[in-house]
Amino acid sequence: MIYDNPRCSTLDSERVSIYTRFCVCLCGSRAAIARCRATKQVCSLDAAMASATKLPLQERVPLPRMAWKLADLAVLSLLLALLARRAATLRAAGGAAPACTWCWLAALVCEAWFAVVWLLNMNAKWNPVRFDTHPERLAQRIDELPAVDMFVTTADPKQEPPAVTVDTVLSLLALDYPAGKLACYVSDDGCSPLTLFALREAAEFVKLWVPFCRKHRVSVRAPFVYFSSGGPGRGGAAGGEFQRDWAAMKIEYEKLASRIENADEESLVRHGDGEFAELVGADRRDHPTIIKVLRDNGGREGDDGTGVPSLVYISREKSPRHHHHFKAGAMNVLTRVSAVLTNAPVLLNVDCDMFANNPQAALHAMCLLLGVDDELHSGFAQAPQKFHGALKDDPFGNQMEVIYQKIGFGIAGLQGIFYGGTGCFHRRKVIYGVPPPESATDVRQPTRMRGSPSYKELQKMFGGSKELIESARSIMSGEMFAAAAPTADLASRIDVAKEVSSCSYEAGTSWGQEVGWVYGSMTEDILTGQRIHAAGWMSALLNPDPPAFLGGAPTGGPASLTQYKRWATGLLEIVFSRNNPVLLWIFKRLELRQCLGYLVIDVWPLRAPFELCYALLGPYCLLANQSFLPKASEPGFLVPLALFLTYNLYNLAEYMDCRLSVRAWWNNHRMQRIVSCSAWLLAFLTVVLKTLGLTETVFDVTRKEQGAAPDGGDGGADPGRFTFDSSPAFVPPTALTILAVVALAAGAWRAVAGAGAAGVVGPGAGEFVCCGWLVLCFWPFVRGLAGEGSYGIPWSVRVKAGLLVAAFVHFCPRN
Ligand SMILES: O=c1ccn([C@@H]2O[C@H](COP(=O)(O)OP(=O)(O)O[C@H]3O[C@H](CO)[C@@H](O)[C@H](O)[C@H]3O)[C@@H](O)[C@H]2O)c(=O)[nH]1
Ligand SMILES: [Mn+2]
Repeated sequence: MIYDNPRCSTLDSERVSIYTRFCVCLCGSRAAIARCRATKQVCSLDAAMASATKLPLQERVPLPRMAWKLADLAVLSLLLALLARRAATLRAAGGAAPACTWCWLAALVCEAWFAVVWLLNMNAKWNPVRFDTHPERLAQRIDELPAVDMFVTTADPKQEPPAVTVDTVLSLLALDYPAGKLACYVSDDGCSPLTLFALREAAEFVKLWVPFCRKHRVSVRAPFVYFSSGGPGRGGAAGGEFQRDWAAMKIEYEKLASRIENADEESLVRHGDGEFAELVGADRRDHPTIIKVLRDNGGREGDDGTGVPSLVYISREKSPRHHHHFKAGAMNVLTRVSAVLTNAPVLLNVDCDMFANNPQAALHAMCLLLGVDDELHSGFAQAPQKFHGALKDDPFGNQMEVIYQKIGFGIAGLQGIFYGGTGCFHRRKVIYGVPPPESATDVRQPTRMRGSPSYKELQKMFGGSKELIESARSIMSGEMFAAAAPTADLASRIDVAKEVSSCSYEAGTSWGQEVGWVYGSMTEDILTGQRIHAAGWMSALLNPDPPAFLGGAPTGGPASLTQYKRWATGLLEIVFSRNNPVLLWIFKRLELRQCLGYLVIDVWPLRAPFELCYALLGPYCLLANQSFLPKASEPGFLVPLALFLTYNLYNLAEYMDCRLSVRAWWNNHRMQRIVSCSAWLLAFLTVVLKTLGLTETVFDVTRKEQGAAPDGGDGGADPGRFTFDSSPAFVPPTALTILAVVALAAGAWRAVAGAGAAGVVGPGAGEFVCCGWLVLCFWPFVRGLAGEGSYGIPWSVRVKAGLLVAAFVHFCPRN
């Protein structure tokens, strides 16, 4: 990468020293540098250093999209034409409509809603930008780089195997960044001795792994991924030494993996010299805080850049008398514990299955956080969620590639990309609720946040711990570059760390409101990001090549729908709360277009009732011998026809533009229809019930698989095929499938038998196409009705769906 220009051969002594420090820190040993110098391949870094002070660390590049804007407008005009015609027809018909008036009215309402959704999307995509980052230009500022506290959350050793978490942790510990400035904190809501054991083993293994990665400049530093992606041909300096090191490392890794795999709780109690005793048999919903310092770096870089960052394990206190706020609660404990231990000004957080895929991820992020004249622009730097070993053609529609490339880059051009819960670098002071500099006098900011708060105010915000208040004070007044002084001995602060992680610590403070991750939604990431943007901060999109982080996407029907349901539930909780984006726009500093951008996803669950209603119109008309669309013979028919074609072509073109297949487009299109009437619909009902005080919402953790080829989550042989279980989410789509088939049959019979008043009132081509399209979209359910095992729809679901269809058919008027 940086040693790529053979034209350059001389270095003056000062440059050599900077350059050497940089390489030692980032790339490997002094021997490696000697090699670089011997081969004279040093120029682009050299040149970059010479003018490093002048060159920007990042560039914000607007992306042209003229043709797309025209296409956006074309679809919009067709939508408006459809609405206008419909309104005109309804008016002309007056009270005595020949057609089914309420069908037309319902269609009008739904289509108006679709137009609103289209407008929201247009706004989000209108002005996309890309951020280019230049980490090599940080070379002169290595000593100034801020420390980074890295957070990993895990919650359940069964759904999230410790081996997966360990892989993620190792990839973070081996990042190209000064080791003394990194500390990794793992939160274990599962309070699992197996997770602790795995991390303890990893803390030993990392002593070999980090020097190996630095020495050979390994490209992917999650060992499982690295060793399962081929032989030693990849990612290292050439030569026999590398081959030998690689083979030795692989054996060490396999030993580690088998120790983790074979560990069981009983043997841990027997052999764990008491260390695991606190965890074994502990009730994960009721236990005191457990904190273990697994490695203490002590701020040392180590000789030749081989230092290894600190690693701390935390299982926060739990008690049935307190609400734990799921991941947001865990993040807040991590924030406080790290504050009293290392207090880094930058926080990185990843889910336990999201390994660092680009060893320079942190350096790229620093370009975004530091490379701005005005820190207002870099409240946080978020990498898009991308997936490792993802199934071909995205059969479950959850890889979000197009959403990120179109909406993600688009929003990045407004106030900035949304916080996505993982792969994000935050400034600690932003998390603490500090507003951006120029708004310090803004009346819309809470008084406590303006100027420098007093001790009493800090106590009210951050809680009673003196150490925490002191650390928060230094962060809130500090400059980014001023790295916090490392604590000499982490183990000596354990008592303070335990104090700030107790269940009752947050009572009466601002944690979960104005400070830290915000409570009140299952989708805490969007909610927390909204609060940061509403304070006036902007955010940056971290999109280096190769991608900064990779994680796992759930596979199989049940896991995918569960995840969608949780997101949708959380989003609707946001819409119904005082933190909804419209209120944040009116009363805080959320920009209007950013507010509309947030609405694109916040309204996901609200789309369910409209889409369900529209989907029912086709079958209803076929059964009741009615129509809700113009006849094929009428000129008005051209409008919905053109809209149908243009809209689908537009979407297909987006997939092509992102270099995805036609199949991927179709899979996503139909998954959206399925998700809408299952996960989103259920989320809608759940939140309505919650609002009425009838239920509680819970965070169902997504199952993670280790390895590149997930097995479908249900042990099936065909990982891309839709699987089912008896969850209520499957009832509405099953019912819709059966209904569409029944309606098509009834409509065809009537057409053939010539029953009903031909032509004038009854259904035409439009209604048939709608029903046929529905069957195509729900094809996985048609197969599910014929399938067996996990590929078949369980009988309980079929019976419920059948009853719903019977009721619908029964209440359809017969004409
Ligand atoms: O009580 C809990 C529940 C979850 N988690 C952790 O939260 C993370 C995300 O959970 P996961 O089941 O993987 O959810 P996903 O749907 O894959 O995650 C997306 O959606 C979540 C919001 O719903 C965000 O928090 C995540 O960052 C985002 O990646 C995982 O590391 C969990 O271990 C906890 O720490 N405590
Ligand atoms: Mn996840």
